Amino acid sequence: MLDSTLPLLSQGYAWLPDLTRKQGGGVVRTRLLGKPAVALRGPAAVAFFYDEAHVRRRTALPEPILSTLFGHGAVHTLDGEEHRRRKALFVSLLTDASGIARLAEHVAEEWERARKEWRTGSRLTLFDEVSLVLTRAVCAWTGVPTEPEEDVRLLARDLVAMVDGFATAGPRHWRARRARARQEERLAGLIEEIRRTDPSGGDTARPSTALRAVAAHRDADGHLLDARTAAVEILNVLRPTIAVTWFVVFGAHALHRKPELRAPLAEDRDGYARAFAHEVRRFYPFAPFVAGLAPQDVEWRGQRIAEGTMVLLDLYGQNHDPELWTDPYTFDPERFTGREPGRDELVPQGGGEVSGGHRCPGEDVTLAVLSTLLPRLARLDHRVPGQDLRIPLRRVPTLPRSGFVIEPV
Ligand code: HEM
Repeated sequence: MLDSTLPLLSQGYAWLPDLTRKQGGGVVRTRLLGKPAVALRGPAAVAFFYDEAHVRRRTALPEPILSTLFGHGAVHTLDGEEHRRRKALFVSLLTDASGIARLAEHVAEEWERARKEWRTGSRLTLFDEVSLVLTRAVCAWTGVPTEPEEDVRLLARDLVAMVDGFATAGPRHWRARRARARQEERLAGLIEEIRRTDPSGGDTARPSTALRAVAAHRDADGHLLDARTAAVEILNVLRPTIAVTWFVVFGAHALHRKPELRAPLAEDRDGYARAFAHEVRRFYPFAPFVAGLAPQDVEWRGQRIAEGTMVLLDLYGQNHDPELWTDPYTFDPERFTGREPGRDELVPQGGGEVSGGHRCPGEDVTLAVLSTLLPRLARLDHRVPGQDLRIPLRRVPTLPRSGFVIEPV
């Protein structure tokens, strides 16, 4: 069987759906990074994939992804009790409704502040503006210093670089490594400072910020995280919050392509912005798939998956599977008006349970940020000048080539 690493790099998001089509669905077999691999999709496959008896994470993620996107020792790489204990930290920080409402307030405030600086007729790149808005907001929310301004701008650029450079071997990748090393060092320093000024290790019954909660967190063995791992985990709150910038820009793209959606989004009645946000997450390409390793011989629908096989869950493919979605390549928020998607149906951020499994704990944050910014964008008087809005599927992660330039009027 041919190794698919090169086709993956050259075809990007189209690689796995193409392979699935060619092999006629079911369990898709290939090789990746020199290992046998299978790819699955569909709600039943999601439940199979998130069962630890079938798929484990430790050692599944290649070093280049750890040194850019997630960080060494990150929650993404843990299994069993160790994972559940670390994950509980993220779940408590990221799914508390009043905490999320506070983040949404910071986001709205920072958007207003930025908007006041946009001059009529000037051209600005929405991607850059939103990444800065979100960096300021998430710093204020997590307790990371918001001064001096140059540090916040550098952090915004570094967080973007970490997301942008994880799936390539070129200069973007090296930029991402440097960005991660720089920010891990800086944040480890902040964690050490918190612990120095509070000899209990930052322990309080209710830590006041996410930064303090991470500083005070004890793993399954009862020890505080070493400062570098703590920095990795605070970055695992900051970086993916900034990653929502990609979805905001995709939302702007959808509005531009379908101007008739602008009025309902601007009004945001009956949860329309949330339905719109779900459709942005379904329709546009972001995380292509998630991966783990079979810890023993397992069986899926009568087919054997040998121990050590890499198991991929095709997120992008599932979100465009014609068996699950009518006209999957049509952008239509009505799919989600008046209903929430099923647990394992819409999977842009993984599937299964949040607490027990590896499902993204940041879906509420993502939806809150999108529901805050997209109606404001729909209400902003602006023009979209001629530019290259193509979204290359070969590039991971991808974006409209221009970064989406707007002209406030
Ligand atoms: C742009 C929006 C986002 C996308 C596309 C996204 C996507 C994902 C995906 C695909 C996973 C892996 C699921 C798996 O391994 O099975 C994940 C995990 C994770 N995400 Fe997100 N995410 C987003 C936003 C967020 C936000 C806003 C946060 C936090 C503020 C966050 C924090 C995490 C963490 C900590 C994990 C690791 C969970 C674990 O391994 O148990 N994500 N995300």
